[in-house]
Amino acid sequence: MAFDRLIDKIAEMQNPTVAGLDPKLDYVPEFIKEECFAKYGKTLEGAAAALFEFNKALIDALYEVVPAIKPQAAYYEMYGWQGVKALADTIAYAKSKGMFVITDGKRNDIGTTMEAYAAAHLGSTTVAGEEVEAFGADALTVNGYLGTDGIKPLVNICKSGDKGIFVLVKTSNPSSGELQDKKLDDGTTVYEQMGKMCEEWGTELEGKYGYSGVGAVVGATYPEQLAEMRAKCPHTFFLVPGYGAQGGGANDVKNAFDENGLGAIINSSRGIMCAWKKQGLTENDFAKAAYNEAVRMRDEIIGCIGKIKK
Ligand SMILES: O=c1ccn([C@@H]2O[C@H](COP(=O)(O)O)[C@@H](O)[C@H]2O)c(=O)[nH]1
Repeated sequence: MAFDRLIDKIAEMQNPTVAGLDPKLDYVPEFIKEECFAKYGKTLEGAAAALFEFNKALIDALYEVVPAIKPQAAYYEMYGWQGVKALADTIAYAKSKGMFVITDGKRNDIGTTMEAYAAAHLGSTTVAGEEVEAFGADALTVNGYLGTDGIKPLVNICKSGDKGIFVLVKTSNPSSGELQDKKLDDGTTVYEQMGKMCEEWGTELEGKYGYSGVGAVVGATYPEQLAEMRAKCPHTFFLVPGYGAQGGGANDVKNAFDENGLGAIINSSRGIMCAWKKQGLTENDFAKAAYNEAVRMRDEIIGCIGKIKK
């Protein structure tokens, strides 16, 4: 199971965190942009080259201490196909460094279209009889609100291809409660029901640590709901965004973990990418600052949850 591989890396590094790579051009230091614009012009190609150089430097700084990256597809798509190529190149580079890759795409559609998304991001595409990997991430974020037929194609690929998915359950944004906190007829909330569906979808995918290949996204900005869902979804591995830039801290995320310190991975994107701004460094030292912040985040969380045991 893909999340067994992720858990092994988390335990080996004693670090249950993932670095989000959401590289808006504004975050990329001037010296990288100048170099790329000189080579490719002030074009989408130049912008995408700058994103990739930025990501490469971050990955080089982080791969020995952070087990995973989470590129958010939107920040690549905004730079056209050139940006999407930078996403593919970033995934390949992170994998070459042994990192686990979670593409944050939040895909959702009817079953047949989900088959295409599953092939694109996690599986392979058939070209003239040959199987070719398109993006090749280890896991993908998805929206489960279209129901089982939208999720099944992904579950099938997770089973055959050692991949995982994270289904949106309780998102970190301020208005997530407008729909997700609504009570259903049986008195449970919509997010609780979605968590229950994750447990059901994951039954055929249980890994050696008790967590299935169907994970859930639960935000650090809702610590009570994190604790509630940890108790109600014992086989569902959590991806927890909202730490750092959105205000979540180690105390807010500690309830995402089980008694062995397993069961969750905490994301920080802007907090790591833009760490130099808070460390009194210049943007030229962005990679060093990202490393410092990743280590600080790891130590803060481990300080709260204790040693991770398998
Ligand atoms: O509920 C959710 C689901 C996804 N995200 C994504 O995580 C990162 C958070 O970035 P920060 O800079 O650390 O705030 C970003 O890619 C979001 O799209 C989320 O925040 N909340």
